[in-house]
Amino acid sequence: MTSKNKINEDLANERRKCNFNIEEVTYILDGGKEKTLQRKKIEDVALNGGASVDDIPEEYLSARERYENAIRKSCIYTNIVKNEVLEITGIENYGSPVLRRTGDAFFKDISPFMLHLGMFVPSIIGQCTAEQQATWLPRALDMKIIGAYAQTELGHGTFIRGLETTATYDPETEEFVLHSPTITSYKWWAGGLGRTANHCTVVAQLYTQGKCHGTHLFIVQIRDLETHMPLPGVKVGEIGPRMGFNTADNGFLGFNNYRIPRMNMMMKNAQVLKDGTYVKAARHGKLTYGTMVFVRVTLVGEASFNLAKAVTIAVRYSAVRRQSELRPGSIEPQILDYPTQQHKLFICIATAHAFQLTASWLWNTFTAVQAEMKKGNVDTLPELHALSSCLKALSTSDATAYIEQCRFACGGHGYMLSSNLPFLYAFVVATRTYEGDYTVLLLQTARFLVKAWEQAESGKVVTPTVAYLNRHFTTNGKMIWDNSPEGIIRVFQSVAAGKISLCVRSIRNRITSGMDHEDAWLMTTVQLVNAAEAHCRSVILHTYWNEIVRLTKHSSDNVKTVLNQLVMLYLTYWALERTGDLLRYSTISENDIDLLQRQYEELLVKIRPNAVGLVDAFDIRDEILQSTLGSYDGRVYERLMEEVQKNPLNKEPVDPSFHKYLKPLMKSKI
Ligand SMILES: CCCCC/C=C\C/C=C\C/C=C\C=C\C(=O)SCCNC(=O)CCNC(=O)[C@H](O)C(C)(C)COP(=O)(O)OP(=O)(O)OC[C@H]1O[C@@H](n2cnc3c(N)ncnc32)[C@H](O)[C@@H]1OP(=O)(O)O
Ligand SMILES: Cc1cc2nc3c(=O)[nH]c(=O)nc-3n(C[C@H](O)[C@H](O)[C@H](O)COP(=O)(O)OP(=O)(O)OC[C@H]3O[C@@H](n4cnc5c(N)ncnc54)[C@H](O)[C@@H]3O)c2cc1C
Repeated sequence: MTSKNKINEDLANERRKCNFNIEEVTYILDGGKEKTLQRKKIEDVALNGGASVDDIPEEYLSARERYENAIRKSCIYTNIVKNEVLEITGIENYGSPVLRRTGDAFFKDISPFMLHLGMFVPSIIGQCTAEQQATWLPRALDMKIIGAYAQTELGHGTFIRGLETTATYDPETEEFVLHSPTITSYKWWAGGLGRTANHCTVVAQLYTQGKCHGTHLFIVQIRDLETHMPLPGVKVGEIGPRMGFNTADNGFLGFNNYRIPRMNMMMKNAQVLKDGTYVKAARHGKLTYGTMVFVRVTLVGEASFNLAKAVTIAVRYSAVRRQSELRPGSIEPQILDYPTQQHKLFICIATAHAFQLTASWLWNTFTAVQAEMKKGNVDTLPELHALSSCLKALSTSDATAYIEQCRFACGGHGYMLSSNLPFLYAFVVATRTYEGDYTVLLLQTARFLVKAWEQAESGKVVTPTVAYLNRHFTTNGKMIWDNSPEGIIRVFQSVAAGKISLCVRSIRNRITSGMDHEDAWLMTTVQLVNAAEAHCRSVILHTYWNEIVRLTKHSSDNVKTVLNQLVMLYLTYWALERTGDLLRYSTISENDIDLLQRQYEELLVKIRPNAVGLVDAFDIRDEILQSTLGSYDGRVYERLMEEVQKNPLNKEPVDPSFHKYLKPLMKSKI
């Protein structure tokens, strides 16, 4: 073995200690052996060309060079996908999470094509008629047209009904006239819009026959397909440097009475006829928000995957890194041996599992609701909206906090861009805001919860994810504390029910004392966010536990044991995090809390020998991890030194600035 492929001895020892079958866990996380094998096949085909490697790491490039490099790599990757990967997986895998994640090997930051596949194509699939899809979809999938999703404006992101861009129908020419009447009506933020896209989905207020019908979606060509020049009446550009997403050319866009054909309105849910007659969406008023719901659902899996990357890096590094001494003269321990380090990291492993299993469950719920809607039944949409809103909010918020925790766990080296942890953080922290801000989405869930509470109060049976509310009205007093998984979940549901109940009481009291409903709601929003968070926690705990029980039924004993330890760690961690709530809404005692603490510390000890095995089970290839600290071989220090050689500042022994500025300064007199 050369030193280049030698595995770090500490890491090798960790792998010898691991007592469970790693592949078995990988299969569970991927959703089955076949899925793992297909993922590996895709990765082999897509990554074996080594196209991902940049001679100069992208962080050393100027803004222009970075963008051009990102486009170059996006084209290489797209060609590999079109010509090689889809050959074996089929076209239906074009937008699959596996391909999105494999693409991470090509970009530390973001591909400028991400929004094309992430939102432009889904908006065509979800919002266009079959006839419109036949016109647009093949061209979009073949990259003959490249799109963005332009909804947010300079003045409005959250409040979609407040968007100002107008689309006014002209029956004379059978066209819509797009216009940006104010500076705040300029589209702002859309990924891929600034330099890359030649088309985009535009969300605008629809006017026809002198009446406004609210926001609708339109497909708009913004650049010439040959010259890429913006078309007359279109003003488009890049919005400038950001915390992350710097290769995504997020853009601005304005229209000056710009005309598009009538059939460019996405007409699956509402139509404008040739004469200008508006035909209303028959089934549900919010179906035009469907692309956002789809992306929110996929973001739970994204949160899990990016957290899995961060904790893989941090756990492997913590096995390699030795620091301090426990007793005078003793060998320095691996930092992974410190219980405080285990406390930082094992919850991240468990959370990645919890989110991955919840993401799969949510995806199944989403497809079931879609199937119902195809049959004309929209009854399950409110529950899906409430679920996808809170799960998106919590998974992205927790993943952000835990990725930062992984970075802290890597000390100074975690601050290096080459660790990849700062990029992961900058990417994931944005997910807390985009596709619906954290607070705003939890308040959407709260609306649903208050309604469900009122239904349960009046004796009606409520939908499955809030069924615990029915129990709330049949049991008296605090929930009996019970330290079993089911018991902890029941108590978390009681906490949620108790908090929703307090919100309802606050709103009612405020109304009784003279406030109107809007003000009473507004004054209660701090509590409402808190209640929605508690509800969502209970959903995640419940789903994670149920899925582990279901998926490990036929697993080997050691896999069952280690996955059980992790889910117990998760339940215990959150019980300890929320002792205030448990004291308020259950019969838990001081003694029970002491027991929980002990149980938690014992779980850290039990999981410790399998920690590296558990992150290996995420099975994330080095090319995708892109980290000096987290590679499979653990050559941390060698990789940090190799990376230094790529630093353009080290190319010459003396920097030109020495002669230009430093030397004159040194020679000058005070
Ligand atoms: C290929 C793989 C891809 C992987 C993915 C990887 C990466 C991610 C891809 C892209 C990310 C990068 C870019 C991000 C893009 C964006 O950010 S696009 C812009 C997203 N913008 C938002 O999310 C805006 C958030 N705001 C809203 O959603 C709404 O304005 C809000 C819901 C807050 C309020 O809407 P409003 O019309 O004012 O409604 P009300 O609050 O009055 O509610 C009325 C009733 O309607 C119900 N409702 C609201 N939304 C929905 C919905 N989506 N579905 C179903 N029902 C909905 C609401 O609950 C109310 O019902 P009740 O009256 O209470 O019964
Ligand atoms: C990296 C990135 C990529 C993006 N990509 C796209 C894209 O491709 N296409 C696109 O259309 N958009 C995109 N966006 C925009 C994104 O969807 C919005 O920024 C997001 O929905 C939040 O809206 P906002 O910026 O208007 O925030 P605001 O709504 O102004 O929020 C500011 C603060 O006000 C609070 N607030 C707002 N309303 C309420 C309320 N009703 N109750 C209580 N609190 C409230 C929020 O909680 C927040 O704290 C992107 C954003 C980012 C950061």
